[in-house]
Amino acid sequence: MSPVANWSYPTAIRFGAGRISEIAEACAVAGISRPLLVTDKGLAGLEIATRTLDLMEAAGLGRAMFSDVDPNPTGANVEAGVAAYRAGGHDGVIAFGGGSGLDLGKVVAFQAGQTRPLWDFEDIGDWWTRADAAAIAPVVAVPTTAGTGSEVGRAGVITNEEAAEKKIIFHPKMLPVQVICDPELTVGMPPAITAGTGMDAFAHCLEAYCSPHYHPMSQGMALEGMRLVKEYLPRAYAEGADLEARAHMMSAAAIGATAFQKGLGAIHALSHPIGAHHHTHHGTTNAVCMVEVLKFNRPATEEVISRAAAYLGIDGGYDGFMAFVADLNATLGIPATLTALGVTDPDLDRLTADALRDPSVGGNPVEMTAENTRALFEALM
Ligand SMILES: NC(=O)c1ccc[n+]([C@@H]2O[C@H](COP(=O)([O-])OP(=O)(O)OC[C@H]3O[C@@H](n4cnc5c(N)ncnc54)[C@H](O)[C@@H]3O)[C@@H](O)[C@H]2O)c1
Ligand SMILES: [Fe+2]
Repeated sequence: MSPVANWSYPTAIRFGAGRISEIAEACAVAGISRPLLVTDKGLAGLEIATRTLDLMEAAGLGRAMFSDVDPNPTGANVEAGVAAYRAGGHDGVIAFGGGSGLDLGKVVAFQAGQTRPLWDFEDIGDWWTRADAAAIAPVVAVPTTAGTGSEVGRAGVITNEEAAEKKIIFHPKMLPVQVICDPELTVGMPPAITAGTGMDAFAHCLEAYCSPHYHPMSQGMALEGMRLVKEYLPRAYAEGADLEARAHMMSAAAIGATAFQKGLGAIHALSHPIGAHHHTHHGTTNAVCMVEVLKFNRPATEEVISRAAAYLGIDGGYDGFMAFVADLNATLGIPATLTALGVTDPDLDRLTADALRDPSVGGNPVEMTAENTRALFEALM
């Protein structure tokens, strides 16, 4: 039988150092004249955010900002952002930040025009069809980390505080209209965040690459994304001002999120509940889970991973690939276990149940069951 699939990309991306100067042009193309810049608390005080506000003001776009965003943004953050958006009479969002600022900005622009509760749009089934697509406000996305690739994605990850679960809010029209990928904005990222976000990009490429769905374009992109991370993440980590490395990591991030249309897998399924319950950094948690998941998936991925190893110039096939990931984590100062990451006294039954409900489960090449998923968590502690 011939393959069947749904494919959709790309996004318009202005890529290159210094291109944040085109923010007003990007807003004009997106049809935004009264933007609300959405970012997180940490970034709000940094020069890269104030410089962007200055550029907006100089172009007559005002300097409205909403920055009450926690890392791992919550439903309450969305509500507050929507209230600020409506009160300010805005006509679009500049989503500015790492995954947290980008996701919140995208979801605020989405939810500002909806009447249904946010959680109705979780990426399960097709609840999104009930959204008023015409009411989704336009978004200009400006990543300041190089990892999530949320700037080219159609989802936002929002923590439901009541359920203590990370929910993926999805709509095909949640895609930013314009993206500015300016690697200069990532130069000030501290090494630990550089490492964690970079490994998130790697996890997206790896999981997309291993997912069994049919998507040969994604396959090619994921391989090149992994190669870029291998070559440039250690450089960006060691020397934050290395603009060439920063630029290639930005590409790897956008590649990863484009590729994972094909699917994610166990790394993300395990990482989401750990992040929701233990407030660990998403990409760093993925990195910790990676080698155990590679072992777990080996029966179904021996051939594809061996091919990836060859493409990346790694000797030793599957074993070589696993050793490469372990060495890369060590180089980047990423802990080897969840315990070392700070996950203490975990409720493994709860984590297992939550992992099995995560939409990423469906993309894993080996079927995840209550038994083998709990065993994975145990091996990771
Ligand atoms: N939408 C998606 O497809 C997708 C994919 C993966 C992850 N995510 C979500 O993204 C979030 C994580 O995003 P992240 O890993 O980019 O981290 P983040 O956005 O939470 O940022 C981490 C920290 O880095 C700081 N920071 C960001 N850019 C900086 C810069 N240039 N200089 C100095 N400090 C900077 C932030 O202020 C914050 O304190 C999680 O909520 C995760 O679930 C979303
Ligand atoms: Fe991720």
